[in-house]
Formats: sequence, C-alpha cells, structure tokens
Amino acid sequence: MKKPDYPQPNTHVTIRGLDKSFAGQPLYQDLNLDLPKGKIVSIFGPNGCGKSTLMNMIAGLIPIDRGQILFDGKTLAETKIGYVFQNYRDALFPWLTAWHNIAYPLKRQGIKAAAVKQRVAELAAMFDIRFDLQRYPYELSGGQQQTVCIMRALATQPEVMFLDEPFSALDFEMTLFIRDKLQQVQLATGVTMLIVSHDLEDAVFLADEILLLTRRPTRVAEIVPFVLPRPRTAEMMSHPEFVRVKAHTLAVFKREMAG
Ligand SMILES: Nc1ncnc2c1ncn2[C@@H]1O[C@H](COP(=O)(O)OP(=O)(O)OP(=O)(O)O)[C@@H](O)[C@H]1O
Repeated sequence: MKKPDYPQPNTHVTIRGLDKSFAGQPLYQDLNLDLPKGKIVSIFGPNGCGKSTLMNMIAGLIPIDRGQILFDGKTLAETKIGYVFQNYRDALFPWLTAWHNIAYPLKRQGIKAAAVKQRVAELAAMFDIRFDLQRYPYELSGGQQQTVCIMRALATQPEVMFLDEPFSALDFEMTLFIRDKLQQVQLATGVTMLIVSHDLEDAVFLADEILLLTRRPTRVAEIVPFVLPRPRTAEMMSHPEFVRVKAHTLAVFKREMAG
C-alpha cells in the first residue's frame, strides 16, 4: 500500500511512521493510517494481531516506539478523549454510585456542581435511563454497568471515543440497546469513534469503515467502507449491503489467516 504523506480530507487521526515492538518482536513497523472525522471505525483482525494495542497507542495508554499520532493536527494532550474499557466489571469505581462514576471526570475538570448535575441529567435523558443512578455498580446488571461506562466516557464531550470490545460481555438485547445508543450519540455529537471488536457482525454493523489488520507483523490488510444510512436498525442485518460487506470482510480475514 502506498504511504499517504498528507492526511486525506476529513481526517481526524493521523498516524505516521509508527513502530511498536514487544520484547524485541515487531508488532507494527512504519504504520501509516488516517482515521476519518466524525465516523465510526471498527478494528478487526486475527487474534493477537494488535487491535487493542493499536487503539491503546492512539489513546495514549501504551507508549509508541517511534512515529507520530495527531488529532486534527493537535497532540493527544490537546485533545479530549473518552475511553470505554474492555471489562466493565473492573472499569467502574466500586466505591462510587453510578451517578458519581459518571460525574467523576467532570468534577476532576473542576466543573461546578450545578453544571455537573445538568450534564449527568442530560446523559441520563439521552440514554433513556430507567434504573436508579444512586445505586452502586455491584447492584446493576452487566448491561447497566456498561451503559454507565459509556455515559462516563461521554461526560466531558470527547472529540474521540475509544471502545474496546464494548459488546463482548453483553447479551443480545443489551447489544442492540448499546448499538442504538452509540449511533444516536454519534449522530447527535459527531464524535469520532474507534471500536475494537472480536465479532465480525458487531464490527461491520456500526462501522463507516472496517479497518482490517493482518497477522503479526501487523499491517493494514484493507479498509472496507460500509455506507448503509443511519440509524441502522437490527432489521438491517439482513440488508444485502450488510451481507455483502460482511462476506467481503470475512474473505479478507480468511485470506490473512491463511497467510
Ligand atoms: N505488554 C505486553 N508485553 C508483551 N507482549 C504484549 C504486550 N501487550 C500485547 N502484547 C502482544 O502483542 C500482540 C498484540 O496484542 P493485542 O492485545 O493488541 O492484540 P489483539 O488483536 O487485541 O488481541 P485479541 O484478539 O487476543 O484481543 C499479542 O501477541 C500480545 O501477546
């Protein structure tokens, strides 16, 4: 693939010349990638190819060995981000109620109590919350805890939101609910979203682009666009375009697995 020297139009995240090794074993070498602004990109690829590592390097949770990652030309420190961790069971502060978990990043920013209250109320309305936010995480179902994690990540109105396997521990009903809410949030706020997924259907369903990775040392195998209109409903899973993109993504995945 030819190296893009300049970001494509409507790019939000620009990755140039990124290297990353673990224990002397290269994972990424000279990775160049543009992620579009205000879109949802799913990262999909073989086990251990570095999906989470890529996302965590962009989010600044894992250091890179070499290269540059910019957000609209700005550094990470100048960019507001939100992060939804893989395991919602460990992600929330157990000693805080759901409400205080959501309020936490706002309070850390020094936002006044009245404005914090208003923002949490806005999020509760956006997510159509029917459970009591005064409960503690252990008193909530898995789906409710994941909803609280997403609300907390959105509290500070991030420009980029990272979600690591957001559906992996959810039942199907909750998966449908969270899919709807993520799309609604994305349409309402224009936030750029990056989602790591193990599941082909989840990866394709929400995506504007599916970023398909190869086995290690990892390269971009293909960037597959998926352009069904939003909001996408569960019925669209039988839409011919969804079926086609899923089949194509699977074919590329199998080709990469075969090496
Ligand atoms: N801290 C670390 N030290 C050494 N190796 C690591 C470390 N973190 C990740 N790796 C290795 O880097 C590779 C990529 O890991 P990563 O978790 O990013 O992959 P993934 O595609 O998200 O995996 P999975 O599909 O299993 O979730 C793996 O081979 C993993 O063993």
